[in-house]
Amino acid sequence: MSLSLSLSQLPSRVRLIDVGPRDGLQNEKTPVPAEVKIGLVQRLQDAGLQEIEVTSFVSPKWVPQMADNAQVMAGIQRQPGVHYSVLTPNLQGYQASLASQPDEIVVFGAASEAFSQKNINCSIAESIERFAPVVQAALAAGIRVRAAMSCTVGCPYEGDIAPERVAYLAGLLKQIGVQRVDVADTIGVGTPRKVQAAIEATLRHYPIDDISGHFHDTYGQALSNTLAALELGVWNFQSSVAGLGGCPYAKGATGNVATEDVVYMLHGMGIDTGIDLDKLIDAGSYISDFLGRQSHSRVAVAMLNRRAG
Ligand SMILES: CC(C)(COP(=O)([O-])OP(=O)([O-])OC[C@H]1O[C@@H](n2cnc3c(N)ncnc32)[C@H](O)[C@@H]1OP(=O)([O-])[O-])[C@@H](O)C(=O)NCCC(=O)NCCSC(=O)C[C@@](C)(O)CC(=O)[O-]
Repeated sequence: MSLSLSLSQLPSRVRLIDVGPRDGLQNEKTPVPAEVKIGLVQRLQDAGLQEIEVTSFVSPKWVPQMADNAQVMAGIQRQPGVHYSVLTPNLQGYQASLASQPDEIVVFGAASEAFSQKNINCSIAESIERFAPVVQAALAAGIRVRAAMSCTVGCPYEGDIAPERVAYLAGLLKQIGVQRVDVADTIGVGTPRKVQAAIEATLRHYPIDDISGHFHDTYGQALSNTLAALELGVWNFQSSVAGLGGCPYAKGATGNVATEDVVYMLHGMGIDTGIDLDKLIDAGSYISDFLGRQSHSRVAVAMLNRRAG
């Protein structure tokens, strides 16, 4: 197949879910005040993000940075057309989230047994038992349900993860009624063909429209993996403004691919995102300034240098 033919088959539009306020900030050592998180959500929606993962209703002993979940959800100024999601690992978290009226809840499992134990303190089979009543309750309440599948390519404790294990998890999630799934490369070890294999495994149970890519950039592969996923027809991706983040239970893993970098690549390829890159860069500067460090987005750094120059 010629390159021009394969590019012409890429999706013409991509939907990005910015996970910066949740995945991005959950691992920060110093507390980030609720009003700063609220300010970040505001700037992301002003930039045109239509889906924002705001916070998680998890144990504050496990992830102290998300202890202000209800306060953040209460403080955001909701904009019509924007969907706000939250992580809920169990019924306790789901029930706690209800007052915040999330548009979507996210259960989070792993293709790796060891990661499941470290992250949510139970086996994969037990996690499905915990998720099932959450999914049932959310669907009955008219709340959308997504699942994150961690370690679909590699695991910090088990090493390489075979696509069959991704297919197994995706099948279990489908059985309990989860509507769409994220194929996550939690520690960023994936390369294009491996990520494609994980997506193909997921395709055994979910259609392409219900699969999103969630690629951490630890090894600098996330944009290549995004392109590899696009080649398969994936058009939903998670990314994190300023490349914030990392999972507290995946030591050494850095943030998600920076939203700015994904938007720059997509716009350069003529793929629409509905996002204003300049405003997105301002959102990234806002949180990077608060954290007192340079953005991890190469595009943001380059464009800010150009603005200054
Ligand atoms: C899942 C649990 C709660 C199990 O934790 P557990 O200790 O097994 O839970 P438990 O049911 O035995 O309860 C123990 C205590 O936790 C409390 N508890 C129980 N549930 C909740 C809740 N929902 N909210 C608040 N508190 C809760 C419960 O009330 C009790 O409190 P105590 O009586 O000791 O005072 C725990 O392991 C946990 O909170 N884990 C969080 C892990 C996490 O947030 N990880 C990061 C998100 S995942 C991620 O980043 C990856 C992703 C999604 O981005 C994709 C990727 O890149 O891979």
